[in-house]
Amino acid sequence: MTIAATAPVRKIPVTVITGFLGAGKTTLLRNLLSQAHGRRIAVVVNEFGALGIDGETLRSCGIEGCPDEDIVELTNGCLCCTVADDFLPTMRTLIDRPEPPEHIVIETSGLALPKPLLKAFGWPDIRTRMTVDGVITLVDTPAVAEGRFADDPEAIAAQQAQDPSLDHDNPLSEVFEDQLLSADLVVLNKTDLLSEDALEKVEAEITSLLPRKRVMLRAVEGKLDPAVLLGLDAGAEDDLAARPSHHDGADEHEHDDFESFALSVPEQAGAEAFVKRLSDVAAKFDVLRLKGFAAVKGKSLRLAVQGVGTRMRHAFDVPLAGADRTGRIVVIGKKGLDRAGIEAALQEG
Ligand SMILES: Nc1nc2c(ncn2[C@@H]2O[C@H](COP(=O)(O)OP(=O)(O)OP(=O)(O)O)[C@@H](O)[C@H]2O)c(=O)[nH]1
Repeated sequence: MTIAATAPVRKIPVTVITGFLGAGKTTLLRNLLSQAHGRRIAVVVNEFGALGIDGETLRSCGIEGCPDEDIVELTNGCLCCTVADDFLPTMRTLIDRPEPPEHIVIETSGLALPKPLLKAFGWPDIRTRMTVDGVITLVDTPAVAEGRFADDPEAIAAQQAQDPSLDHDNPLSEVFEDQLLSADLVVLNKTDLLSEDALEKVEAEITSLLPRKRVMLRAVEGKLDPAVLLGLDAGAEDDLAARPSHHDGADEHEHDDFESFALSVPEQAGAEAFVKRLSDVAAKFDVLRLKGFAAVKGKSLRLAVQGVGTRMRHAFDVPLAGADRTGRIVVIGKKGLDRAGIEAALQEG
């Protein structure tokens, strides 16, 4: 009797793109998809805040060979907290398709901790069919240079006197570091905004935070060759011990250091004035991230706006859907945002 040899099933490689709010994950993904050249890449996008701006940005990119059904949005909380409820069923649906994707790319929310997500790839029915090809951590290089993720040693000492289990005073630094600690590849993005000197300082700072030597690349608008980003072959699900997390040992974690809400904004008289007002709001209310769109008088295209800290970008992108000229803006910040104050500041047309 002969026993037929069964060919090993090829595991679908999965790339995880992580990085703090506004580091440039969606921008990198758009670039990657535009260079897919017929390769079937499915994208899973997760956002903090329920408006789904990132999925929309990717869908409206008009990239040929990138059908809408290949972009799956998970807006129901942070991936790392909803792994069993949302994430695993989504992944199973993707790989059970008659023509499964050749590669899956997951864009995590800017506040997600990668480790719980990586652990999910150890689930029995998932680990036989998928492997984590690599974790790419995007760094908002100017934000690091500005010290946005830095701890204040005095504040930590004061906090630890109250609660010795604390090791950070800045919730941003904890998320930022966890994302770095999981990386196979670190991309220093937005290098157009920094001098060579400043860049070298950030590189040294990131190197000192990494638990082991990692490839670090510089990028503008996340523009990197897909051959560099895909095919890292890291098998990260088998390598979790080398990816420490501030939450190792804890059964649960929460994102209650941060909050998000969406606001309606009336039609605007002019684009520049609106964007200036958004930037002023970000400065005054210490907003981490603003994104959405507004209608502007006399324009049939909507004004898409993106803010990271006080740095804003805007563009008229796609026609407004229907006759409704109300805009929507997502606001993300540390817990305790003055929602009423922000809402009032954005009610002018
Ligand atoms: N100057 C500059 N801006 C960039 C670069 N890459 C991205 N941006 C801008 O940074 C802003 C945020 O970029 P996104 O790609 O939306 O960032 P993200 O990480 O997906 O954001 P979240 O999903 O909200 O965490 C946008 O306005 C981008 O146009 C870059 O290399 N240089």
